[in-house]
Amino acid sequence: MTSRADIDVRPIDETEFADWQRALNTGFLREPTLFQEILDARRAQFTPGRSLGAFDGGRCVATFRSFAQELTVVGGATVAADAVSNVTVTATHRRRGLLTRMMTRDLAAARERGDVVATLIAAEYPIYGRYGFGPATSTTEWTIDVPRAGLDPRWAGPEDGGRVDLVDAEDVRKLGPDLHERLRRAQPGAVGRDELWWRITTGAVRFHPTFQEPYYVVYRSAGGEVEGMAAYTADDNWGDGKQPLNTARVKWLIGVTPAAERALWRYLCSIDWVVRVKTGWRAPDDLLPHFLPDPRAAAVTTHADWLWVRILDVVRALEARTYQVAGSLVLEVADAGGPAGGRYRLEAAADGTGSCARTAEDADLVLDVADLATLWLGDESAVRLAALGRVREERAGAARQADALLRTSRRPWCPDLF
Ligand SMILES: CC(=O)SCCNC(=O)CCNC(=O)[C@H](O)C(C)(C)COP(=O)(O)OP(=O)(O)OC[C@H]1O[C@@H](n2cnc3c(N)ncnc32)[C@H](O)[C@@H]1OP(=O)(O)O
Repeated sequence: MTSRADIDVRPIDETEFADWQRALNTGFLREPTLFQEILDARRAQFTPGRSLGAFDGGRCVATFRSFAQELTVVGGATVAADAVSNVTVTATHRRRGLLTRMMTRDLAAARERGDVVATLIAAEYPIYGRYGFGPATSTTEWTIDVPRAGLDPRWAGPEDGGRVDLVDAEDVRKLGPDLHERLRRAQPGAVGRDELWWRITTGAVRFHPTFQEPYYVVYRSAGGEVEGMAAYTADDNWGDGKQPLNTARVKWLIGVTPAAERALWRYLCSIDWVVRVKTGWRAPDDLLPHFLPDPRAAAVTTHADWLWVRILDVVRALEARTYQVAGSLVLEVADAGGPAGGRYRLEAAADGTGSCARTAEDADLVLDVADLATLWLGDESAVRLAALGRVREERAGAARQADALLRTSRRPWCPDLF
């Protein structure tokens, strides 16, 4: 077997893209065959210097890609994020440190560029904590048992003067980006989408060998403004006794007002033949169940961590967000060999803004950089982490105070998988 030192980890060039893509397919257990149309489409994501590969005897055996991303924080500002994706190590080369080599290289470059955080969606929970990432948002998927929802089987359209219309892929590409921009600027945990995202989701470019064209539906308010949009597919399932048993699967649903969300969910639950709606990955505190007369009809089928964050610059991360109450806290952050270690004083002013600086004062709370990421967007409680032994109080009551400062009335949510 090749020694570790002989395996070259480096940025790929464009001529190596096909080999890299084949390794990516293999690592993600997808068909290794490369279809020219898909390869050409995926080339659009190639950024020189940020697609890394590991090569053994001229064959690509590991892949890693990062790209520039904007992440919305509490209060609506955005920070520059190093988004990590396409991480694979071929089974023949696993557990020999290749991921560690690629990650170390990428995070050093991100720090050098001045990115505030790195982000990713973890395939498996145990992989990324060792690199300082912590789960910062969660997601929930519900399955709605439509006949139990208690909705009136007659007309189910909006009663607020708004309307719901089916539209085509081209309308989605035209109307979707502005709508999503409204959503993500107000939603802590959300990330930016580029034009390619809209082309992929509407099948204008093929990223996978199969693509089932969804139905697209738009909600407009009484004033005619586009406030919501959803994409869904349906299967063709009939039971005994000539009973329709169809399931609608929501690919994505964006609503910038509760009225839009309500109208879209009610529409999805009123399509004839559909007895089950799979909601896709939603915010853990989504309003959805309560749009149904019987919220128990929406049963949680998945609840899990979603966006993982690695804080690279504690001062800028804590200054970017806003705070619920005024107060101050000294945090001792452990980051073995990483850039974020040290003691910091966070001062939150009455207007919600925060300032942060390194300090030599006594610490109130001691925690790992991964746990700071878990608290940063307000999704987790410092009191809970203290009970788990992951946060240590050096001053009695500091964890409760951290919760008062950091937690938010609505939970952060990242609607995207990247
Ligand atoms: C953002 C994304 O793209 S998420 C997608 C991640 N990719 C996948 O899940 C595809 C399938 N899995 C893989 O390709 C690989 O197993 C990877 C990328 C997860 C790990 O790559 P490897 O090169 O094996 O990791 P590496 O050898 O650097 O491991 C570093 C440490 O993490 C541990 N580790 C790595 N993967 C896992 C895992 N899946 N579960 C538990 N521990 C893990 C290793 O045991 C090692 O621990 P140690 O330092 O205590 O010995």
